[in-house]
Amino acid sequence: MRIVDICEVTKPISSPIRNAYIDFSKMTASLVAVVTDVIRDGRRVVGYGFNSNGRYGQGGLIRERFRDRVLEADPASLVDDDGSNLDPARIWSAMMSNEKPGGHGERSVAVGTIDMAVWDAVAKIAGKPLFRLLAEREGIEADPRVFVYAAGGYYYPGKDDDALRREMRSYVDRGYTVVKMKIGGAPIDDDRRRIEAVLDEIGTAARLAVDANGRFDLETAITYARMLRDYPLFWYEEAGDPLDYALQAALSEFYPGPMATGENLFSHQDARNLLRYGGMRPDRDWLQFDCALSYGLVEYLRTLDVLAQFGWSPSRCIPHGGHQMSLNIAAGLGLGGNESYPDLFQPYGGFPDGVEVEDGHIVMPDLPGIGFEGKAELIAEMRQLAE
Ligand SMILES: O=C([O-])CC(=O)C(=O)O
Ligand SMILES: [Mg+2]
Repeated sequence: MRIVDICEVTKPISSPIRNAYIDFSKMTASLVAVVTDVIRDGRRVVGYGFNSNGRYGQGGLIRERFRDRVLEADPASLVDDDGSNLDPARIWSAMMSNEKPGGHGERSVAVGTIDMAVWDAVAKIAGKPLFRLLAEREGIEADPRVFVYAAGGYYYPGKDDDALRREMRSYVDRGYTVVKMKIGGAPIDDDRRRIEAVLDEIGTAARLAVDANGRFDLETAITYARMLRDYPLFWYEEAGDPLDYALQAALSEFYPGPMATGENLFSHQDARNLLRYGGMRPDRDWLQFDCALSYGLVEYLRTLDVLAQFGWSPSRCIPHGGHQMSLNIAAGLGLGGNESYPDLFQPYGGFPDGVEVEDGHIVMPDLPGIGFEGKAELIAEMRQLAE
């Protein structure tokens, strides 16, 4: 059993939206195929992966370093002890050979993207959904019903409060019970007006989370906290720079409600620093580490170990990114749910065809692997790469 090729193509996922930090007019994503020599149901097993929005495609790093390290490794060193499947942790170690510690940045995205494809292949070789494979490995019961919330509420040219209301209404109409909008990209009085418009629109049918995308300095984060705490928000997300743990810790003195952060922390060491120094509260706050951006599930398992050491339940994790990989981790390992972008970043994000949101939850279908084969438009694009 061996990996015979790793293919990458960088695809546009651009749109005219903007958050408080970036616009998405030139956003791209890497699509990766891990091609094996294993045949299942008369078909060669190919695992697929892609990186989440917010970081760009990683074709350069994948082609210059990580692909070749896997292909040049002794195939026997990349399989599990009885040789019956690929071993994601051993493949991860091969990818990360000759990489110094620290500075977790773009390479974590390159590795996370390949790692997603490896896990897809592993679950397909095992002939089961990834979430069931993960639950079995941990000796726990999978729960295919996963909480999902609708992320959107971006700024874009010409979008007024009515358009924002219509967007949020459409998420509620599609079964979501939590919706998220951007803040920090407009003056605070405008953001207050936008928040009040959305709260008026959704009433008691849903709750609202707000996301500042790391825009604020401490003073602005506190000014916003004082405004936001007037409202019953689901969470206040990424107020300050993702690595400014002291800011996050100070903010908890001004904001008693739930806060969320972590989508721009890309390693278990960074996650540990957040829990050590960020003043995050395990009874109410949320952790948003996204394996696709942060060295993949092999590393995310280490992050979950760190959480356990600090007394945090995996149910406090609702990852960033809106992809099926995190849905599988949520269903298999008991995370609190997953993000969803109902109208953005297609065809990569979202659910298999026919999966509907009901009362803020979806139910995972029993598809082998991550389940990309259940999403016609996505798998068509994937198969162009490697089949
Ligand atoms: O706008 C973005 O970069 C995405 C984001 O923060 C989120 O999904 O929470
Ligand atoms: Mg965010």
